Amino acid sequence: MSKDADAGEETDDVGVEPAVDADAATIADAAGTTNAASEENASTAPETQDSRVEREAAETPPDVPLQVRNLRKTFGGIVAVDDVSFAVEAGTITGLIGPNGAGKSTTFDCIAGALEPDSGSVRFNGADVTGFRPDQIATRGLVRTFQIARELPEMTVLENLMLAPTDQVGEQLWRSVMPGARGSVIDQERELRERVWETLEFFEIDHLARQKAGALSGGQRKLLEMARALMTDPDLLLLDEPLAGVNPTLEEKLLDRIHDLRDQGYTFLLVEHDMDVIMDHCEHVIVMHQGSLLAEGPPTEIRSNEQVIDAYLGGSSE
Ligand SMILES: Nc1ncnc2c1ncn2[C@@H]1O[C@H](COP(=O)(O)OP(=O)(O)OP(=O)(O)O)[C@@H](O)[C@H]1O
Repeated sequence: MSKDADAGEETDDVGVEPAVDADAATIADAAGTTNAASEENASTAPETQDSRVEREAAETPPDVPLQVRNLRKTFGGIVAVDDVSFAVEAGTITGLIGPNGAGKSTTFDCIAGALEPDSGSVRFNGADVTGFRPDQIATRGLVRTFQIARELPEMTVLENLMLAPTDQVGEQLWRSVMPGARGSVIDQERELRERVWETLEFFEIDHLARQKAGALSGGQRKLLEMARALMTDPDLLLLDEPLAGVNPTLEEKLLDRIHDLRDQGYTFLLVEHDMDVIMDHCEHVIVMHQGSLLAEGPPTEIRSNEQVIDAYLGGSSE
């Protein structure tokens, strides 16, 4: 299940190799400050598709899979997301927080393809995926948990996992299940089954394999949702309030699994209202307020940031 062996190979499908000379690129640069230079180039000479791909690859540090640049989304007169730029570093748990109505869900929707931004861009593993459909984005390895088809309540937990990759199959999984399309259908099914059991055991829900998904508790359903997401072999998971309605025992289990997966090379961006969870479990925190990016940094900095304290305590709900 480890992602380490895959690191750096995920750009194949877009024909983009990670930039080699990206040491100097900071996360902030990745999120936007290189934009001005590239726009300047673009305005002085017409850009071919090849040069655009080359430029985008050069702007994409290999350790920064997700880059959101100057994102804007309005609903009529409401500016839900206003010129937001940030980047998510590979192998991290990054938190996206903000008071109610700050624009977190809209940002998630724009990243995952549920909404098309008015302007700005979303780049994933070196490719511009702005405006792509959710399934196209998921196939590239960026999956939002609730965007995985909800569990099928009349089917067993095992069946739910067997079906997950056929909904939104990840290339890596097909490569492992169908290496060069060799082997019989029986072999392929056996390999898929093995992977399903491995995933069930990892989330410690193997004892529930024969139970109908509809009979699971809220917390067990969250574990199943994560397990289904993992079956699509993502690189980056967007988790929208993964702990909402989860009891403390399962909450601990879910957080442990997220840490295990992070250690294996998976990347997480999560929206979570529980500040203790964000501060204790995220390496990097992005704060939105009234549609804009208010602050970002390590939890210790965010915790003592006056603007952040004001945003939470001064007037805004929550
Ligand atoms: N479909 C929509 N139509 C109109 N306005 C919307 C729509 N979706 C979001 N908004 C508005 O956009 C703003 C940002 O909403 P969003 O749901 O993104 O915030 P949020 O930070 O996720 O909030 P919460 O923490 O309460 O879920 C809010 O003012 C909201 O009312």
